[in-house]
Amino acid sequence: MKIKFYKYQGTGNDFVMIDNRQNIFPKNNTKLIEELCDRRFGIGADGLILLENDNSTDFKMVYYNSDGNESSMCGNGGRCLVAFAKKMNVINNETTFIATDGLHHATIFENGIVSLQMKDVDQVNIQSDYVFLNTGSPHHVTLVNDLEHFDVATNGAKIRYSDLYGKAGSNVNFVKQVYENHFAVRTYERGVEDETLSCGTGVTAVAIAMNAIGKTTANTIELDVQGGKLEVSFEKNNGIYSNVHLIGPATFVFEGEVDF
Ligand SMILES: N[C@@H](CCC[C@H](N)C(=O)O)C(=O)O
Repeated sequence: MKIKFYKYQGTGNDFVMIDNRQNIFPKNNTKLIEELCDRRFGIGADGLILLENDNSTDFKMVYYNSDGNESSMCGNGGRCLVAFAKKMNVINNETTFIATDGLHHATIFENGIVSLQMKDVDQVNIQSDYVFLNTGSPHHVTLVNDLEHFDVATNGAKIRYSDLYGKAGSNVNFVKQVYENHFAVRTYERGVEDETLSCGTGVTAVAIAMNAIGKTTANTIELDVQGGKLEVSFEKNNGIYSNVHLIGPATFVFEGEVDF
């Protein structure tokens, strides 16, 4: 069987996109998804995303990590899927879609930048040496001294597989403050089981965590990731973070056809 795919990336977090509005994709074939995401034997990506029909919104997002398993929300993937939905003529420049963590509104600006509204955050677990919160996916956030030379893969895996997070695990973000409203972030992603060049729910978690522990009073925060720059903005009322937006590029890379 032949299936058409489209490759996208958002600050280096890359995805295989498939238009599954006709229900053609074998969704339970974990091995196939893993193979399509494989960087040597497949197309190569951090994840695979299906664009599906939804009765009450513009479309549905179904997200799989590169290990082949369906997972929770992907912020960069959501932004790329919005760009893909526009390419497929499903939407124009404004959309509302459904993902595993609920409704998302998004806007595509004239320069191609995509702003994606993320879920509200009402629980931020602040510990002495880390912060844990869920921005659609679970995130451990910790400040480190030498981010440039930090071994993200080894230290991220240690925390991801620690007793702290049990079988479900967590994504792990290592952070350095650059200026009052500006942070550098490197992320270990569960389901990829390695450092990725960027993580959208991860930088969203970092922006909120840094505000929650008083490292910044800003509500528009710049984030440098390995694959580029992102921005996160939010409102904070009585400890609840709402109107959270993840803003950055979402770029089409190439398209092709796979035979399986
Ligand atoms: N890259 C994503 C996060 C994808 C989900 C994550 N790997 C998980 O399983 O929790 C993003 O941009 O948010």
